[in-house]
Amino acid sequence: MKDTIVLYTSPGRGHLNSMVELGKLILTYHPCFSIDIIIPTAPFVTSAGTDDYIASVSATAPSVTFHQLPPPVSRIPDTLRSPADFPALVYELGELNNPNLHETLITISKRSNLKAFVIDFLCNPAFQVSSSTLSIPTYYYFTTAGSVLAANLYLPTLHKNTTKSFRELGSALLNFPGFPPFPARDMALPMHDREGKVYKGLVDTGIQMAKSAGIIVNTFELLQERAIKAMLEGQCIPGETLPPLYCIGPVVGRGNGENRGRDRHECLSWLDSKPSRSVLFLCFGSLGSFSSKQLKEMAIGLERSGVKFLWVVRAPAPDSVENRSSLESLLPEGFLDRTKDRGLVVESWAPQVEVLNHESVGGFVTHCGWNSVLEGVCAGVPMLAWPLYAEQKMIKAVVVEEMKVGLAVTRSEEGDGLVSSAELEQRVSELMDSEKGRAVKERAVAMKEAAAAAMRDGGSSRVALDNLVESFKRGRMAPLGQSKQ
Ligand SMILES: O=c1ccn([C@@H]2O[C@H](COP(=O)(O)OP(=O)(O)O[C@H]3O[C@H](CO)[C@@H](O)[C@H](O)[C@H]3O)[C@@H](O)[C@H]2O)c(=O)[nH]1
Repeated sequence: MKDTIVLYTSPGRGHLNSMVELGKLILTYHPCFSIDIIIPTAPFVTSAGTDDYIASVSATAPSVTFHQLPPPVSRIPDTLRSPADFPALVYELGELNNPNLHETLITISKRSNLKAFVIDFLCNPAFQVSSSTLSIPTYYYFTTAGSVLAANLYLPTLHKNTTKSFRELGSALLNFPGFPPFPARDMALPMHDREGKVYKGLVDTGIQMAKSAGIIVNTFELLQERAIKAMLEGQCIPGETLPPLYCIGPVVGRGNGENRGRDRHECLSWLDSKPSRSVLFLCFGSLGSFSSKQLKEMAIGLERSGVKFLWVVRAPAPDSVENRSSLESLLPEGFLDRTKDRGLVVESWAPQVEVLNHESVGGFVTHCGWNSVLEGVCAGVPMLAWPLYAEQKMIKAVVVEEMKVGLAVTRSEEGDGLVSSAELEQRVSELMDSEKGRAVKERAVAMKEAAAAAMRDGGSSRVALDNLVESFKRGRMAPLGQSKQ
């Protein structure tokens, strides 16, 4: 029987991609394992292209097996059916999926030597099944920034030390170890309610991660030195010992074959015709979308800035009355025609990794999903941070203040909270053509080199990966301590 590592991903493309890349990374350097990836059923979540993605991974990586969990036996509450409730739904599903997860783990363990179970940190309820009930060494995979991990580990302490919710704390600054001072109101919205499912879920995640066999985080030492130091020095879980911490990143895709040869995406051919580092790429993750009013402001700002751009536009969210509009009608009249020589608008999805690594791309406007940020770092492309939801305002702070590989757009303080066309125009010009932009660009290139070095033989992330695999092989709780063994 083959030694098997089981990975349990959270719903959503950003999480699935990251987990698949983790599996592929383990297999690249340690092909003795097989990798089983369990995917929860996520009703009401549309994730375009996911089936094709899974099929292409299965075809190219035969040691990876996918298991789609059947729908949960218990009914999902009607209150969680709107996209706005997605974060709470993720936690609810985690609990509802536990019986099926339990069955699946038992089935896998009958036909393979199950050495370790790795859960996405958003699948926290699974810890009860794998660790407490089945006694499988259970690791957490933190798919977002190391600085956010430091904050999450500290959250149970913060919870004990205050009775106020983040909503009540408002503009008060939170002092998470390893994190720049951060206004409470900028914490992810679903975290604002102290009694809410998401807040309670993340407090519990902080508590359980500290009891796990190890925490794997998608970052590298040089990128987030301050946060990693804070965690290793025990500042994040006062009075307790941190389990081994494995900074094995950047774990990012290298793009895939669908964009080679005849099937090459049209936007890549369009980029071929543009000068080196001249194009601004705008893309907002797997879920990011804007109101038609915001889309129009963006279009005006881009047009006035005069830069070349490749813009991935997604129509407003499906629950909005605006979703019936065609893409063209969402943009200012004549915009596509007026900008056709220097701009390309792509609907919904572009091959982001290939685009970022194209010689013509010189800037990246991102929603600050962590995968996107790491992909930008690996391509050495400076960023303009435009956070939308989840922990993205935290990541923006990290990108701008700690990593120093990006600038940020500011929303208007009044009324609609939009990013105005004038603001976008100014920031874009700053990023693409100013002293400030040049400093950020140089830093981005330096971080690209540091990322490559971390992943090379003997680099910090490769050492961490080897230590992690040694711990997997032992197949029992790793001794408490740090990752360098
Ligand atoms: O047109 C597109 C849009 C996205 N992507 C890819 O999709 C992934 C998106 O991941 P990410 O940038 O992390 O965004 P989300 O999908 O929004 O990620 C979720 O998961 C992240 C990791 O936990 C969090 O940081 C985010 O806040 C959360 O929204 C990346 O690999 C992109 O390359 C494309 O290839 N083409």
